[in-house]
Amino acid sequence: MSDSKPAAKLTPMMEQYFEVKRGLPDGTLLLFRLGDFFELFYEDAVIASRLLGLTLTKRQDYPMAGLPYHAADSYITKLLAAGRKVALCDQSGPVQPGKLVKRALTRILTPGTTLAASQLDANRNHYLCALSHDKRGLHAAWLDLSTGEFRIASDTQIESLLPVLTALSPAELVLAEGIFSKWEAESQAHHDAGHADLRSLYHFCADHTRSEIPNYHFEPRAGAKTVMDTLGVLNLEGFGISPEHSALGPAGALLYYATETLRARPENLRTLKEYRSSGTLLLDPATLRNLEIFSSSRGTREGSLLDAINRTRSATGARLLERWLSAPTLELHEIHRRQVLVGEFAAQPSRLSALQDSLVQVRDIPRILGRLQNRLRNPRELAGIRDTLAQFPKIRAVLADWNSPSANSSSPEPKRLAAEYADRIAALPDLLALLSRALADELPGDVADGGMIRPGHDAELDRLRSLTTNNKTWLSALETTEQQRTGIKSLKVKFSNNFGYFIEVTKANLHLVPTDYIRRQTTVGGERYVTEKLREKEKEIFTAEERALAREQDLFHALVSSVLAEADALSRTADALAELDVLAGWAALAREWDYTRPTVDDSDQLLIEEGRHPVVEQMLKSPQAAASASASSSAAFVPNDTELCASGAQLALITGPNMAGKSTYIRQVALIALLGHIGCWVPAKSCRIGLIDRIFSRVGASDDLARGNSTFMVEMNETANILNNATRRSLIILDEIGRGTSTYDGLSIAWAVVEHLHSDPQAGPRTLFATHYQELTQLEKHLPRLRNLSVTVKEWNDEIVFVRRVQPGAADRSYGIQVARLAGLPLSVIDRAKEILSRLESDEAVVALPATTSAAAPHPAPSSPEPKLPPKPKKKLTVEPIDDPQLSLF
Ligand SMILES: Nc1ncnc2c1ncn2[C@@H]1O[C@H](COP(=O)(O)OP(=O)(O)OP(=O)(O)O)[C@@H](O)[C@H]1O
Repeated sequence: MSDSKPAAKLTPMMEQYFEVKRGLPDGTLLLFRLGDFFELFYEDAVIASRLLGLTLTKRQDYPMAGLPYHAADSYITKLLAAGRKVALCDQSGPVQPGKLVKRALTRILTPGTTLAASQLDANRNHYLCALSHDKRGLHAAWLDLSTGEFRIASDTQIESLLPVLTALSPAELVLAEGIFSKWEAESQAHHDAGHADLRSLYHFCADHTRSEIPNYHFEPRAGAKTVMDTLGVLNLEGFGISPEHSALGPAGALLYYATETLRARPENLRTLKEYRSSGTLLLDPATLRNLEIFSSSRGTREGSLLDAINRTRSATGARLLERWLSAPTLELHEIHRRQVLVGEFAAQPSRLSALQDSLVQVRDIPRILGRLQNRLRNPRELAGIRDTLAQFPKIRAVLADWNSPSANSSSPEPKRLAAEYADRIAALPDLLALLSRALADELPGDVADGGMIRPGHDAELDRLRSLTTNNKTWLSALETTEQQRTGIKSLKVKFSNNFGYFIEVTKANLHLVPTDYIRRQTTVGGERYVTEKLREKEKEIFTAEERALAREQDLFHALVSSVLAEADALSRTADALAELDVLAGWAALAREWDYTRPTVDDSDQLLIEEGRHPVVEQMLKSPQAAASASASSSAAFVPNDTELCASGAQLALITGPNMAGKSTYIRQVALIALLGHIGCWVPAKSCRIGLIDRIFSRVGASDDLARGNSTFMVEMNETANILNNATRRSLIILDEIGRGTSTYDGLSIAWAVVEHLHSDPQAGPRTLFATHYQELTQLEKHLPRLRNLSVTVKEWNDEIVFVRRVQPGAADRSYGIQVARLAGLPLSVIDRAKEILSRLESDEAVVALPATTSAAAPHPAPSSPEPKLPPKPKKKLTVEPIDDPQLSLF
């Protein structure tokens, strides 16, 4: 069934429907307002009934499905979550009997442009992102319409821009028509390393909801003009952006798309900022995933780094934390500023908790403003502004207080950064007074319902309301008066939506009805009447109600204007509060988990004394972990030291038994380094971090079968990316490189990777390399910047006890069989494995098959009943330096 207009003659209403439908982008579901319902027709009805479980009905001969107007929000949320676009066509004129109601398209909701609170995760940013790619590189613009944050970026290297875009996790991408298929075709046609960037770009797009618009909307000059018009500026110099910036193309496309969907220009955009990859620590997509930065490997927030360091009390704070974590800064000044604030907050715990208690009361100002500015006006949100404003004086006071002596010190305190924040919190007492005076205690969810203005705020409104009240009093008195006048005891004055007010008389009393009663309707039990006076009063009531509602709506819009007049001050305050929230949260975290302030500088060091894994440490202390901990296992996290230096101890090779803690250790180093760059304190006794440009990781086995990549292929892709892009300023963590293939191939690859990372004679990326290939430990003697580390275990009666201590030197063996026993492998298998191992370790070249196995074997190999052992690499591998700078394997 297509949505094209059917041949049969249409009703005027359906003509109206098709007129709107024709103007919509393909695939948009049209919700068409009919009275108390939004209706969907034709194909839309079929799709919506399937996605929402709505009943599919028929109107004439076409399908139709409806959803109640008042519950539309939750249905729309589901449609957006299913990646659908939804157009709302509402009634725009009065409903008059017998006449076609005027209707207009009010907005198109798409996953990236929705503004309603119910359709947004309060704690997450919600980006719409446009991309283009040409010979100058990748160009991107992203916009959170709900808060007004708007950025552009351009980079010659796709790989430098893609990390931040992945971290932003846009809700929707806007692309030029046909470009996605082009990228798809190119990335499928070329499997070589030269096209790796384009393949990543294609995969990134494939993972997100996409919308395509004509290519000409991406034209940079037109884009610059659209941006200037939308921001209301004559040039972009004030934002430090060249009018030739290539990302102005996608920026213009974004604004075009946003305007189309909102059916109006976005009104809450004030600035445009440029993002520069060179100013941030880049975390490529694999690293974000491997280090479980934003979500755990199970896909949940719980278990992620973000969750472990989030102590924010407001949604704006939570979103800022996410932004800081997606683009950790390389500006030392900014890092130090945040660290100092964390220290100041942590030093005064009672003031800290007073500050945090006030922050809980702070509502989501940027999103409320975004909705008010973009015509989504809910009375309850003005109350949100009012309640937030009420917190401002308290917050200012507690911040200003930071300069006065704290409880445990009598000496005058130096000027604190925290106190300077007091001036960034707007006062706005007049606005607070106005909202407190004007808004009713109980507020409706919809302006159309009325009842949002408090009595006493406006004399005219009070007068109109009293008219209604007086007339209603007259009405209730009417029943008694008429009962007395007519002698009909059962006479009632009633109201119905269809007839308005009327007098009801039962059949038995009809003979008592006076002559001035005008009969309106006969019912089963009697008759309904009106009188001239009743009609008059009814009219007065309706007019007064209508006028009161209109007056109230005018007053409400005036309140909105008063709030919007202060939008800049409110936004600036909201920014300051979000920062305070993140930093105060980190101070609380630092106190709770004993974090320390790291020294972040531009050295090439990474020194950590007694470092801990921020997530595992908290998990081990969680009530669930305590409940499941066996008597022998200790719940405390064992801290470990790290010493890396690009020009000194550059490469740490970590060996040790399975389960010993190698992966945990190398991840903890990367996470501590990352925390250092966002300005957070770190879980360690002391720490020094020389700025890092990128963190790379290759850990764990994950496959990508859906995209036709095997586990080994993913591993090698990630390794290739590291080797091609790491610099002397990078940090690399590698976990068991080469594990996904045969022992020799794997060992050879791991070996060559180590050599490559160490190939620069002066310095190389700081690297932690965890491996089970004991052979690699010999490299320490020949590669001057390589250090062997091992994670210790204690052996006791053929059992092992994990000590979790990382110490210098190589591990002697891997205890795999003991760990397998801990994992519950049958004892017979364990015993047999030990037997095979002892053969492998001896000089025997044959392993005897047990009698049962060979006897039971259906087709024993006649010529060779006992398998030959493979040649043992272990004893034959030695490393010998030769003149060649590379090393050889003999
Ligand atoms: N420092 C530590 N303190 C306390 N517990 C730890 C520590 N390090 C690791 N663990 C615990 O030990 C478990 C195993 O650690 P991890 O996965 O790092 O071992 P591994 O050496 O990488 O093992 P494999 O070689 O088998 O991959 C972790 O799940 C963690 O709970």
